[in-house]
Amino acid sequence: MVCATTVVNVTVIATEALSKRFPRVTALDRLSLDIGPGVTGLVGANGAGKSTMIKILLGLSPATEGRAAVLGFDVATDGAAIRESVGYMPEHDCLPPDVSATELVVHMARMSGLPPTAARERTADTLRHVGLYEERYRPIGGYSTGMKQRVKLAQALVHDPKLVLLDEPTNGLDPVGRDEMLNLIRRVYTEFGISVLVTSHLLGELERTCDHVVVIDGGKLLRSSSTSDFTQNTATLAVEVTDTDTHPDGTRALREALTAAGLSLHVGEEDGLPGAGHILLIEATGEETYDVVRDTVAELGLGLVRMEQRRHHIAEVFRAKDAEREAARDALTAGDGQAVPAQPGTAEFALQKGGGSDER
Ligand SMILES: Nc1ncnc2c1ncn2[C@@H]1O[C@H](COP(=O)(O)OP(=O)(O)OP(=O)(O)O)[C@@H](O)[C@H]1O
Repeated sequence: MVCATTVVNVTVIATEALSKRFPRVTALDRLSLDIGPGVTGLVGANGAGKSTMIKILLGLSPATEGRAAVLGFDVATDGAAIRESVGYMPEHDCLPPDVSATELVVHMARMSGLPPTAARERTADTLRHVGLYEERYRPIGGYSTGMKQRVKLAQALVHDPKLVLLDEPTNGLDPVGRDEMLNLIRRVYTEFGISVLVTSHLLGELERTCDHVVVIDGGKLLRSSSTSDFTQNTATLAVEVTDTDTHPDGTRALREALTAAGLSLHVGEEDGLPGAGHILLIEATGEETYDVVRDTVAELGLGLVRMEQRRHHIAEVFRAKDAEREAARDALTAGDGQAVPAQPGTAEFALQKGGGSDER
């Protein structure tokens, strides 16, 4: 395999007003996207349309309207060519329990057209890459969820595709397993130059793994941009201090002193950072804000645990959308005073159900 980390400005996936309508639901609604090489996250609540999108991109399910191309191939006419150059890791558990990882992955390599010797060699390499080399001759039925996810990843990679589509690869994994899988996914691109489209309903994990993030909600595009654009710096300083004998509530003492010094601030309960509630969020008006904070902390004799420029989180895209919905609902219910509950499949519903709780 070739190491290729240089980003070349070519389109890997392009969609134009792509729609998929089922009798009772519109799964994708006029989605237009342009995705280049690298690791791209497709994030959305359950039912947002992620799996539907993947099936269309593989040429397995026809779009109702619009167009899509993968690696320059039209999904409507070149499905076979797409599947030769693309690997696919399905979301559901689809592994036969009675065969070993080696047997399954060799079989998939042969199905992809590799001759027997190359299929065996590539299988050994790929299973080593995903960390399953020692267990490769054991029946899959005895594997843990994490090992099964790795087998699914290995069979998607074995024919050395140019792109892999990974549908919820961290499903069912504990936090350690999730971190390992996300590192593996990152290495698929950085070490082997294989672009990745990875779906998830967990915002935080995509923020850490992807170069580019596409957010969809109810089949509609909310936003598509580089991860750094999502998480750009804000004009807010996050400050955390220790308590002391003189100031048993150091955060409160600092808040009072900074307010008296004329700074604008609030406690960061909503921030989601470790220790939130002990973090002061301060409007930074310039370099002098840092000096005022540093001097005030020193005068009070508190220990400075952190002082950092706060970054946006991808979840804020959802919150902004939910605020819009809230406003629309308020307008609708102004007459009868009845609140309308969040609807399944919306960002608001996902976050209420803990869809954003894994954000770090
Ligand atoms: N074959 C189908 N027939 C009817 N409706 C479907 C079909 N496949 C998907 N849907 C509906 O389309 C919407 C999008 O489903 P999809 O599976 O693409 O969502 P998703 O974002 O992948 O969510 P999940 O992570 O829960 O799978 C859902 O409302 C789903 O019920």
